[in-house]
Order: sequence, then structure tokens, then C-alpha cells
Amino acid sequence: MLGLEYQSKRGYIGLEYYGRMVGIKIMPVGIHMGQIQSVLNLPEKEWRVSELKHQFEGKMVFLGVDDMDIFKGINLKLLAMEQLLKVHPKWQGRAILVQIANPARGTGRDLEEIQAEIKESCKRINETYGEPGYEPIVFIDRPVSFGERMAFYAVAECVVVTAVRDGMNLTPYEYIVCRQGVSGSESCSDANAPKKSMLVVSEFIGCSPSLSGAIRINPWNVEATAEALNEAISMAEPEKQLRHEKHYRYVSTHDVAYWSRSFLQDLERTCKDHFKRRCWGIGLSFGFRVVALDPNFRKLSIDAIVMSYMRAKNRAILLDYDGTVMPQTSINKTPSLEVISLINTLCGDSKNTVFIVSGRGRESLGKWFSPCEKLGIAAEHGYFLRWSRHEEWEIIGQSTDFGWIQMAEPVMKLYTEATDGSSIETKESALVWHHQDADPGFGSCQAKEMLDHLESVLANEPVAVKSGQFIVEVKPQGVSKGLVAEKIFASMADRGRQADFVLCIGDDRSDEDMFEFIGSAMTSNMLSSNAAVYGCTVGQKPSKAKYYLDDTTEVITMLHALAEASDSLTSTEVAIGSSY
Ligand SMILES: O=P(O)(O)OC[C@H]1O[C@H](O[C@H]2O[C@H](CO)[C@@H](O)[C@H](O)[C@H]2O)[C@H](O)[C@@H](O)[C@@H]1O
Repeated sequence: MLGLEYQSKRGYIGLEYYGRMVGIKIMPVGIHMGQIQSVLNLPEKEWRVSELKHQFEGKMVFLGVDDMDIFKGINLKLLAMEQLLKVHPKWQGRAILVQIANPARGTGRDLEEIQAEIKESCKRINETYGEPGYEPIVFIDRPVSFGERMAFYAVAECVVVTAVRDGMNLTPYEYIVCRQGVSGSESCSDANAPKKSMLVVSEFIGCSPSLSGAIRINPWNVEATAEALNEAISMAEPEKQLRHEKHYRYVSTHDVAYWSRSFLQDLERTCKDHFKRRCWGIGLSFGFRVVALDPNFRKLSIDAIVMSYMRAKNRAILLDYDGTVMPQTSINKTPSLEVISLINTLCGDSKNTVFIVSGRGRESLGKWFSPCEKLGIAAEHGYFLRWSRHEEWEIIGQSTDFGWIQMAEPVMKLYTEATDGSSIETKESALVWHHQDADPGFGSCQAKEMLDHLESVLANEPVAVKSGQFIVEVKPQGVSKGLVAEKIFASMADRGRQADFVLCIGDDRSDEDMFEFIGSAMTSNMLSSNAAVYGCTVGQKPSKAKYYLDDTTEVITMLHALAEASDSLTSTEVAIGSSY
């Protein structure tokens, strides 16, 4: 949705936006039952009902209640009525459409045109089908009070809504409640008479999906609407009553009180963690965002991590590459001598298991880190994993079916052609669309669009579509940096070296899987019960990591501090000198 990640929960959608949870749900509003029932009891309403009953005696009354505006489809309703009289002549002299048009609230040429059309239609229909004592169209364009409206509902056999665009439109709901009447009152429907509330409603109005007994129409289809009018008034009485029962059951139980209660419940559920977070304004101008951060989210203290590091006996150090040890802005992506040296120093300490965990391919990572003999590498988000330079690559991904590439590639090509500066990277297990060199605004819009497109095209394929730093990536399902962390911790535990110090650093979405996993790993037996766990994101932003460092420079400074606290510094320095 809008290129943002979301989860479909029970009955609603949860969307995380800059650390805040946004809940999205369809919540049709209801009516105020008490308000309607109090009007139903008014004596002047009863008086007006008698008058109308007399006026429309022996007639089938269709009723329309609309504001006079260009979206209400009033003229379409008149045309449908005209068609009904034409193709079903048995209704001539018997069927009447009473159209209440609340005075227009706006002005303008469009409105004037529609008013002229309506006037013209009323005149034509009444001239064609009218006769002494019978006018098929009764057009009321004066203000009509709530009470009088109730009186019209009381005499109407069917309410017709033909809006081409609308919000909820609660007219059908009012009609249903009015037709049910109030017990003990000589109300709309005679107190003991069977209740009916026939409805012909546009499929374009908000209340339409809630009214399962209504006849739904597309108001632009005049012929079909005319048939619906005929069906509504010709239907067998028991069927009309059954439909009314369904309507009334829904409307009376889903009133405005129900709506406000469920709205508040949903609001509370969605916002339950909001109060635990701190909000910060970050960025400037169009890049300005309010982000909500966990109050425990804090800067990683180098002194504190060094202390834990020195206390530990079995350490797991998992480092992302791009944006973590390699600045995102660097043109040359080969690791610097400084990084190689640091990593070798860390690897040289026998207490350490050090891994580069990256989305990049195994070939480039293998080449770049060839001087780091003891370094483990997880490439392509862990699809490939190697414990040290001397060991073989393991394939962690379960899927060997890459048929999805035939479906994903044409979609990516389409967007590449339309987005100057974008390109496709083909990895061994994944396809990546890059837009770092495209126009920033257009590139990210295209990325969101493409993500949706790929998700729908690949819905039944064993893949995940993810966005990252200027990329959209399709990779095998189940492959994640979280799984890499799990594998490493499990293997350490199997070797009797349960980690008592964990450091995971990364900067983007794919690293969140690592942070999520280490958050839960404490409760499993994979880690030592007293393990010091440091999940650290690069850049201050909403994250599942508990700590942050501001940039790659701070990451390197911190790694230097750990290297200085490591054993066998001399031997590793020698190793670098000989192999790089
Ligand atoms: O897991 P990481 O180490 O953070 O790697 C993720 C992706 O890295 C590469 O893309 C990144 O560098 C590109 C320039 O070389 C840049 O255009 C892109 O915006 C960055 O995300 C790599 O090409 C991807 O396959 C990795 O998934």
C-alpha cells in the first residue's frame, strides 16, 4: 500500500510509518436510533402521514431524498422512472416518484445545467405519462423538515438512491428504521402490519455493501435501474418482509453508538504503544518527518560495549556491509585497508566469530574479503554462507525454483525503460532494481509503484519483494539476515560455544530481520542466558535495534575500540601485511 509495508491483521490493516502504527479499517458509520425514534413519536408527523396517505392513496410511491448537487444522479433516477413507465405500462397511472431535493448548497454552471436537465425531465415525463389526478413525478425542491421526511418514508414503498459518487448516504438507514416504526406508536407502518423497506441503491454509495437486502444498481445504466424499480415493487410480500428484517437487524445493531465504541477500541489498540514512544522531528523541508522512537532506543556507548566485550568468552559479531562499514556515498565499494585490518584483528581473537552479512553477491564479497582468512560471509542476504575462506559456500535457501525470474524481469525492464538512471542487477538468487542514479522523487515513486506491481504479479511465487536503500529486490522466500543470525548462533551453541556477546550492526530494512531475531534469541537456548546483546542501527530512525550510531565513521570508531580490546593483535597485523 503506497509502497509501504503493511500487515493484514484480523479485520484491519496495520501499517508502520516512521515508527508509528497506523491502523486502516473500513468502519461504516450508523445512525442515531434514539433521535429517529423520538421524531417518529411527534404528533405533527402523524398528521402529515395521514395527509400523504390520502394524497397517494392506491399508488406505489418511490421516494428519493437527495441534496441538489451534481453527484446525486437525480436526473438518472428520473430517466429510469421514465423507462419503467415506458417498458412496464402497467405502472402508468399507478407508480409515482416523489423526489425531495434539498436546496443546493453550492452554485455554478454545472449545477445550473443539471437543474435545467431535471426540470426538463420532470416536465417531459409528467406531460407524457400524466393524466388528470396523476402526476408520475412529484418534485419537491423546498426545505423539508426531518419530521416531514419521516412522513414521506412512511408512505414510500421503495427508496431509490442513484448517486454516482457519495459518502455513506444514510437515507436508506433512516428509511429502514422509520419503516420498522416504534412499538406502541401509530407509526409509519401500521403498528402490527408486516414491515417492508424496499431499496434500490447505487453501488457507488458507502452504505451499499451493508445492505444485503437492497437491489444494487449502476445508476449510469438507466435500463437496468428501471428493471430494478420494477423488481422492487413487484416482489412478493414475504420476500420484501424478509429483506426488511435483514436490513433492520443490521442498521439497529450498527448504529452510531456501536460505531463510536468500535472506533475508540480500534484507536486504543492501534495507539497502545504510541505513548511509550518519543516523537522527534528530523530532516528539513520536504524531507521533514516526525518519527516515533522507543524511549529505550539510545546511542551505543563505546565504553559500555567495550566493557561487555572484554567480559565475554564467546562473541558473535555480525556486520552489514553497505551503509555500515562502507559509506553509502562511496563510489569505490571495495573495502578500505582500514576495514580489512579491523576485521582481521577481530577475527584474530579466538573468542570471536565474525561475519559480514550482506545483500551483495558472493563473488564480489569473496574477492574483497580474500585477505580475511577467518571471516565468515553471508552473501545475498544469506542465500550463500561460508564460514571461512577455506570452506565451501553453503546454500541456505530452500528453493531451487527460479521460474519467477521470467515473470519479474519483464516488470523490472518496464520500469527501467521508463525511469532514466535506473538499472537491473542480476544476482545468483535475486533480481535487484536500482534507482540511486535516477531523479530522487521520481525514482522513489517508481519504486513504490513497482513494488506493488511485483507483489501482485508474484503473489503465488516462492519469493519476497523488499525495498532497501534505493533498491527493490526480489529474492527467494525465507532467505533473510535473521535466518543467518539464527544459523550462526545455533552452530556456535552446537560447538559448545554459546554466544555471551552479540553485536549486530546494519543500516537498512534487511538488517531489521537480524535485529528482530536477536531480540527474541535471548529467550531461546541459542545464546548464553547472561549474553550481552547489541543490536545497532546506523542512523537515528525507527528500528527494532535498541542502539544506534550516527554513521559509518562512528561504526569504524567503535570497531577500533573493540579491536584494541582484542587478543592476538600482532599476529593479525602480520596476516594483513602478507595477503593484501
Ligand atoms: O546488505 P547490504 O550490504 O547493505 O547490501 C545491500 C545491497 O547492496 C548493493 O546495493 C547498494 O549499493 C549500490 C551501489 O553499489 C546502490 O546503488 C544501492 O542503492 C545500494 O542499496 C547491491 O547492489 C544490492 O544487491 C544489495 O542488496
